[in-house]
Amino acid sequence: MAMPKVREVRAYVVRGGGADYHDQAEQHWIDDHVATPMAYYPDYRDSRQKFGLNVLGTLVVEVEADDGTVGFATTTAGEPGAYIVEKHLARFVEGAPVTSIEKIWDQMYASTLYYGRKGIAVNCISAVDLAMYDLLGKIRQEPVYALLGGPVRDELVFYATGARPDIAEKLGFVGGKLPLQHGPAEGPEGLRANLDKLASMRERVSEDFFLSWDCWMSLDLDYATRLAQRSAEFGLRWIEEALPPDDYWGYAELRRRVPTGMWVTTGEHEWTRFGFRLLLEMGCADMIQPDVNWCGGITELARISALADAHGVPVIPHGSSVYSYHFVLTRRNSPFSEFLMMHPQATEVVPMFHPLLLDEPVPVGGRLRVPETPGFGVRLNPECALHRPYTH
Ligand SMILES: C[C@H](O)[C@H](O)[C@@H](O)[C@@H](O)C(=O)O
Ligand SMILES: [Mg+2]
Repeated sequence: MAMPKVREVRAYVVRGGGADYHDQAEQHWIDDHVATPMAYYPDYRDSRQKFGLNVLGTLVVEVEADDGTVGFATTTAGEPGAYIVEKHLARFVEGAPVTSIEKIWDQMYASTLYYGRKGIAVNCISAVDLAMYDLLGKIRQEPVYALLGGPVRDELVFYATGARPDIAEKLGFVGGKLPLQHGPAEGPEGLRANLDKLASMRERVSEDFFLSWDCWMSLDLDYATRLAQRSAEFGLRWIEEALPPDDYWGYAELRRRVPTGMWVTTGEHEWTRFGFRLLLEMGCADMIQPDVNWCGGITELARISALADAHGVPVIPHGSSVYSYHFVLTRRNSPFSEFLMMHPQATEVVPMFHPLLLDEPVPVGGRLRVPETPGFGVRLNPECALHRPYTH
């Protein structure tokens, strides 16, 4: 039986949460004085939205087959992303068999090399790739994890990222990752405040519950070294994204400097197997954190994961809800997952891409059995008004 072909690709934008999960209303922990590379400038210290962290917004890509089945996925790319999908990428998808995922990926990547390779272009490639997997799963009536070789474990185990690791432990998570709030520009007082926060959380959680820092690219090598060394007394499990993503040399040196047993991790702002090859071969990370909605989709994450496995480096994808759950379920070198606490005070478990997706599963007791629903098993919320800014 000939497989259906893709009839149409459509790109929509939507504001307020969703894949661009930093696009939140006021009074959210995720935008409460988090340290960033822009914190060098005092005007941009108290809010990441002030410097534009949510400027792109959410992109939703739909791929409709000629039998009427519709697959979709989402990423952070907004209107510029909609333009790239409609005006450039759609030509490689429309008319192709729904099974032609590798060839579509290769043409999308090769055709955008002159302006892509990383960033928003590969975010768009990721959304198309994920939408194709959602479509193929729906046509074959299989969950995406079944298309990837099937489960290696019964359920996923999660750590929580958010301002309240003490509450995350009570909710059953195995560890907590704190957003670092003060960078080098805030001097010794900022470093003291960081360490006081860690000490206070250490007091409130049990010894077996790990704590990590998420530094979101905000530090320099000297500060990261001192923060790691001073955090060791509180059993810090890993220091994440301490440096700007292009400072491969700094990451390799930081790994040589941190106390033995503490992980240096990075990767959520890295793209494709080539970027991760550099991270791995330069010895930048003890664990890598690609975001499947950004790094190149499932097709590329599978390549990145195999490369990391050969280096003995675990792959814990950056929080990306169902899009990474279906992958992590099938890979032995992805022993646990991230769950981003998107409740404004990080005190309750709410769906990560709220309100965009219906049927989005969430960890219960820090664990999740991925539903067997076809594709990624989620639906677009009809109450989220989608706008299609471009056509082709
Ligand atoms: C909490 C961090 O500052 C980011 O907002 C977070 O999205 C990302 O870095 C993560 O690892 O979850
Ligand atoms: Mg991070």
